[in-house]
Amino acid sequence: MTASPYPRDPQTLLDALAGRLIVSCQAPPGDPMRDTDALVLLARCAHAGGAAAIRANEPEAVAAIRAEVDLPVVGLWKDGDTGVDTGVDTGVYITPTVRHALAVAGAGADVVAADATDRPRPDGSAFAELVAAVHAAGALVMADVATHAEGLAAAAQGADLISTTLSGYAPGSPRQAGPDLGLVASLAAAVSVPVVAEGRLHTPEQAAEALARGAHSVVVGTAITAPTALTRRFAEAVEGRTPRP
Ligand SMILES: CC(=O)N[C@H](C=O)[C@@H](O)[C@H](O)[C@H](O)COP(=O)(O)O
Repeated sequence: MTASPYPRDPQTLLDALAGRLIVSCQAPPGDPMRDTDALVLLARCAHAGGAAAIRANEPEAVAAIRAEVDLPVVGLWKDGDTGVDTGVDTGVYITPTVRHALAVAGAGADVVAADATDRPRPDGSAFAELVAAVHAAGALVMADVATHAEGLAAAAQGADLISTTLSGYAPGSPRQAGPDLGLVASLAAAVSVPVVAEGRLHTPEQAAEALARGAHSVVVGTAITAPTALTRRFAEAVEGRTPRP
């Protein structure tokens, strides 16, 4: 593992993300971009374009990006069926257990992103246990939530940032075509930790609007780093089919 070039002082890291863009460099299983070297290239492009941090999936990609790109890394480990395409609730899959979280921290992530919905975790752990383990490993925790109540609970359990990542992908949250800016605004007004806008931010204008609604930072993935999904949207539109959100 390469040592992080960033001070692990939490406030310094949070300040570096204030009002800034985090680019999610991920690819789903079976996608041609699901290749560590390709993901590193995406992260380098994000850095060159002005991103303040990279969000990356799986310890191998986290470690490679940490080694090659001079930016903080928000790491996660997706394990299990995401249900993103089917809309079926498949349970917790973003950094589902303490073991996954410690592996991501051990790979060099400055921040570990993990599911903080109110669904049961496969190892039976409480979210607060995951937070304590990650803090002991020297990293911060980004709580990926779907609802306002989950955001409040995650803040109370020690999360350092709350992200709207799972709105539209977990029970209790509406699947919208665009970002859940209502959740961003309601959480920003209710918690003292930074709130991150994430999920279906399709345009620069939506990203700027999220900051205006109180977000500390914005995470953009598909609109920047997913050529297969972007091509599919255009192909579906020109073929007269309804593009997926
Ligand atoms: C729901 C889920 O599993 N979200 C994942 C979280 O890491 C990623 O697949 C998303 O790409 C990321 O949240 C950014 O969102 P968007 O690609 O919409 O800009």
